[in-house]
Amino acid sequence: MHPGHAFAASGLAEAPKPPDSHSSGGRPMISGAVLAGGQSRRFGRNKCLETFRGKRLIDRAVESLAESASLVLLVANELEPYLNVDARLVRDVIPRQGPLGGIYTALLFSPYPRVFVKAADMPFLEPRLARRLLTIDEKADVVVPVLEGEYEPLLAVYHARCIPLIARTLEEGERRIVGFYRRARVKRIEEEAWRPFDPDGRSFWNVNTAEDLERILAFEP
Ligand SMILES: Nc1nc2c(ncn2[C@@H]2O[C@H](COP(=O)(O)OP(=O)(O)OP(=O)(O)O)[C@@H](O)[C@H]2O)c(=O)[nH]1
Repeated sequence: MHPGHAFAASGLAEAPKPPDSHSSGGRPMISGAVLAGGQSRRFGRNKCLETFRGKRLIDRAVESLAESASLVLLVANELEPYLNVDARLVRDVIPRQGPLGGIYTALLFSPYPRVFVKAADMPFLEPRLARRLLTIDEKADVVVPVLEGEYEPLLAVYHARCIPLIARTLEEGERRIVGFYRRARVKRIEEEAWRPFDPDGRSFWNVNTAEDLERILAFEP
């Protein structure tokens, strides 16, 4: 079902990577990745390009990650709408695989082994929560917060070790992000552990409809 050559690209992960440490400037030597390859079906047009209070959702997402990462990748199927975004643009290696395909692509193209992933439609990221996720367990394959008992895989940290695990999962036709978690070393961040850093959980709010956008961004201080 999937073109074999696309999965062969996972060999890129074997290229030498810089040490997984902290830069002298204080920002961790990790990549941020904004996933922006969705169809915005519920919104009706590309929601990432919607402007609210002078800033587009896509720029908000990139800026929020730039505080925590040394480099921000923007991953999508179509890159043309994002040519003027301040991020390194990367096209999905395997198109139309949903966010899991976006994570796969981000890991392949990241110069650092760890990638902090965020959906483009999540306007907020509490810096203290970001720092917590990035420092809690650097040895895990996945560091993922849990909200109301469910994983929040679109605001999580993934290691390059996930590349072959995701490839196998996609080959099996599974496109849910959590579909590969059973193969990975997953560090769950329970609600009581992250709430102190983001009391109202705004880092997880996302925009699906125009009403969501109005409602969510009205909270901005
Ligand atoms: N790179 C990449 N990102 C994707 C892909 N599909 C979805 N995403 C992103 O993943 C996040 C969650 O996507 P979804 O909720 O499934 O889709 P959506 O476009 O946001 O909205 P709907 O079409 O209304 O479901 C969003 O940030 C999307 O832009 C994909 O195939 N590639």
